[in-house]
Amino acid sequence: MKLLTAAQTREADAATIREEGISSAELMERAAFAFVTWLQVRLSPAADTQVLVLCGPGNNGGDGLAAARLLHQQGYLVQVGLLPADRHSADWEVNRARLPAELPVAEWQPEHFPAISPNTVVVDALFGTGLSRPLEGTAAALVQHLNAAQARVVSIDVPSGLFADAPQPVGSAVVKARYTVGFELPKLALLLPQNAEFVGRWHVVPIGLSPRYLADVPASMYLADAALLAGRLPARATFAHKGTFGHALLLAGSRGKVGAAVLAAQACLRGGVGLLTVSVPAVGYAVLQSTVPEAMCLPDDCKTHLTNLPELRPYAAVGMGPGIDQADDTRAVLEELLCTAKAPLVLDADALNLLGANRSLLDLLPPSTILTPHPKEFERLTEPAQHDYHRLELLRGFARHYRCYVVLKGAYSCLATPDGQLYFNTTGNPSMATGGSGDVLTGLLTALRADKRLSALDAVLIGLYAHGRAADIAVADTGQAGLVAGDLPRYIGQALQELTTPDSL
Ligand SMILES: NC(=O)C1=CN([C@@H]2O[C@H](COP(=O)(O)OP(=O)(O)OC[C@H]3O[C@@H](n4cnc5c(N)ncnc54)[C@H](OP(=O)(O)O)[C@@H]3O)[C@@H](O)[C@H]2O)[C@H](O)CC1
Ligand SMILES: [K+]
Repeated sequence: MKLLTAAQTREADAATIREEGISSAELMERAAFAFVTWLQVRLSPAADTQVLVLCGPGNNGGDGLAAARLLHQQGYLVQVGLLPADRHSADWEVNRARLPAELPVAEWQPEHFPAISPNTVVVDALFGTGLSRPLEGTAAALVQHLNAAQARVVSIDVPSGLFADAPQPVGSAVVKARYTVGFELPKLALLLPQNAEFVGRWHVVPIGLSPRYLADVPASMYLADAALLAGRLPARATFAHKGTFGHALLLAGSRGKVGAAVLAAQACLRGGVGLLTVSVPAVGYAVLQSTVPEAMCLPDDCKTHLTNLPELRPYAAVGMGPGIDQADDTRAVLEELLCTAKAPLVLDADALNLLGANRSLLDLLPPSTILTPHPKEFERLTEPAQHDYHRLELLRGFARHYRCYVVLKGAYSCLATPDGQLYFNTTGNPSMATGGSGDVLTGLLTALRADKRLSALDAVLIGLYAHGRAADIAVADTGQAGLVAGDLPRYIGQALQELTTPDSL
């Protein structure tokens, strides 16, 4: 699914209206109906629920007015509060005129905003994608009044005061919603950590925007959801053998962090690799052989950390980083790997920290290498980001410059590709914020890179999706607090199966 800018969303509206020969008010009615349908499923029975709809002067306010009418028709106790304004959009006027006379409507003056009971459900329809500057004056005061009320707020399209696809100055007035319900496609703002306190949980409801426009519009940002990835993992052929799926090498572990090697190895095997060899410091040999018997193990000469790069010829992909620490001889192993590897590489954790501490190594990165930093690791590779949008630009620039695939890990992990596209992963949950889940990702990505049937892009997207999906499936058994990284590998196969090409004509 593409992510559109606010300007492209307006074009999508216009294309839909043109192609279907409908009026803009009809499209607004569709949007309001979709919103109300979503809301009704979550509201208590009509008689018990007070709904306050706060409407701004544009089409977001128009959506609110239409939603107020529809909720009133369903029997909810609805009131409308209008933000004073000099002018209103045409469809706002249409929907203002359609409000039934018995539905209470008041213009909310800044001198005495009415109290908002915490029991009220507030529909925030003050501003949407047409926000052109940060809120101030009466609008900002109303947002602050609303946020102080601690009512349950559902924002239409975007929390009012939040730009849909650009940063707003720190401290701007923005509605803090419990839910945000957008139309057709999510806006970038909903995916960024800095906006989490405003967006709450978000949902997107379909309103039938022009399929032709959505297919043709150029985009550089995508949601990597099941629809985008379904069927992209080829099914296994009847006569496939272990050579078909590649032989992977993992360079992992150091004294006290052999577990990282174990987790990466388990995930690599569950990711479907044909053969796996793990190079660990001598201290990890017995541990690895006994916990992951399916893997071959190459013990390093050194007891505590990696000091030797194995002969690379047998391997279809190499992963390095989990638990390796940052000793100087390990840095030398990394440097030799970068200089000599012909197979695709996956670099994580201390391999990234070594790159950050020795930036000249970055110029040795083979094209299409996969790097999986979390924001702190990424900062060590680049510079501190001023905000999330800046971080995304740094990410895009880094991936372009080094011709690499870079995954910024977190909620909605973002992959930047060498040609400057951004893909936001849609799976996963907060249970993954636990030590070792990154090691699992490294192992899984190394397995998928060893599979020659997959492009680099598909390998990363499938790996990210399956990693998060494994956690989504696992929490049903473990609960969020109870999940440990070691639980994830055993759900990877199930997650991958969901993306496998169906066996049909
Ligand atoms: N496909 C869809 O997503 C659909 C979306 N719909 C809804 O339409 C809005 C976008 O509507 P639009 O009228 O473009 O914009 P807004 O309602 O957000 O606001 C525009 C008005 O607000 C004024 N404005 C802007 N910023 C400020 C500010 N900081 N302070 C005060 N006033 C402000 C603006 O005035 P200008 O001076 O900037 O001209 C406008 O008067 C979208 O979000 C959806 O909710 C459709 O209903 C259908 C499909
Ligand atoms: K809004």
